[in-house]
Amino acid sequence: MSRATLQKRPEEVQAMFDDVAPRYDIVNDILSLGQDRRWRKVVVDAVGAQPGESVLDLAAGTGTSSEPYADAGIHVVACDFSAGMLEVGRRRRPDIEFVEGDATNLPFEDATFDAVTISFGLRNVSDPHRALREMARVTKPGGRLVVCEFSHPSNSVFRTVYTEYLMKALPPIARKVSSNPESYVYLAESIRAWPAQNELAGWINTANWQDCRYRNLTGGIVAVHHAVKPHDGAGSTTEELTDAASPNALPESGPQRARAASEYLRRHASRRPH
Ligand SMILES: C[S@@+](CC[C@H](N)C(=O)[O-])C[C@H]1O[C@@H](n2cnc3c(N)ncnc32)[C@H](O)[C@@H]1O
Repeated sequence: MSRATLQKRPEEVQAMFDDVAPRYDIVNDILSLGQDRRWRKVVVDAVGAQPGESVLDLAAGTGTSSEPYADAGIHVVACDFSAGMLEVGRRRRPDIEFVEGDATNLPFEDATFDAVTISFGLRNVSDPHRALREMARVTKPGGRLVVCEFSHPSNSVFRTVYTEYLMKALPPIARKVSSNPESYVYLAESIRAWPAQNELAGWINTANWQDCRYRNLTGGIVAVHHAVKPHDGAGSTTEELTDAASPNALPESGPQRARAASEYLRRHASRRPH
């Protein structure tokens, strides 16, 4: 049984997902208490794919995150570097195009996709900055990025309870239901070490994306970040960040909050919410 460390060496991450592949989806459902279905729906809405568009679902694993697009008649490419996860995916959904590829060196031409999305994958990539730049490279100018990842609850009491769940309750449950319980120790550690919502938005804005906004789900256990690929190819680091759903992402008080709130209203008056 293999388990990755926080160094996230690609061969260790690959081997770990090869191991968990056969029971990956059922264990996910159990450990997230069924919340993952709701999170996935929010991601699909944020991507907002229209018929005729082409979507890349990166780190797609067994294709669970790709299915809703295929079901809606959207052309989706499910890309992952774990042969084990891809094998389960191809068996489950022979109608979906699965492609073996590394997020840090994508096997696609520039400007191929209208939207790129990655669910619970970026945290596992050895060089997430490079992966974000690669995602921008393969996206058409004006195209969208949606990143769904575990994050940090904004309420301190809830954060403490959740951290206890992650570090103490989750590993024994994983021992009962998973084929590779050690990998769930990695899951807990990698979630704790992952940057908070605003920091991740900063990473995205400096990786050739702009206008990054995020939305907290289940109190911030998960965050969904949305950004746009600029038409001139330049990223933006100047956008003030706002959260489409939760006022928790705004500064607590003062002129900064007022400015952020008016910026939020301006954006939402002119844009489709995600
Ligand atoms: C937790 S699974 C998520 C699968 C799917 N997106 C979902 O929502 O269920 C993470 C996936 O990321 C993949 N992954 C990690 N690093 C990768 C990389 N550098 N390139 C491609 N896939 C990667 C793993 O193989 C694994 O299938």
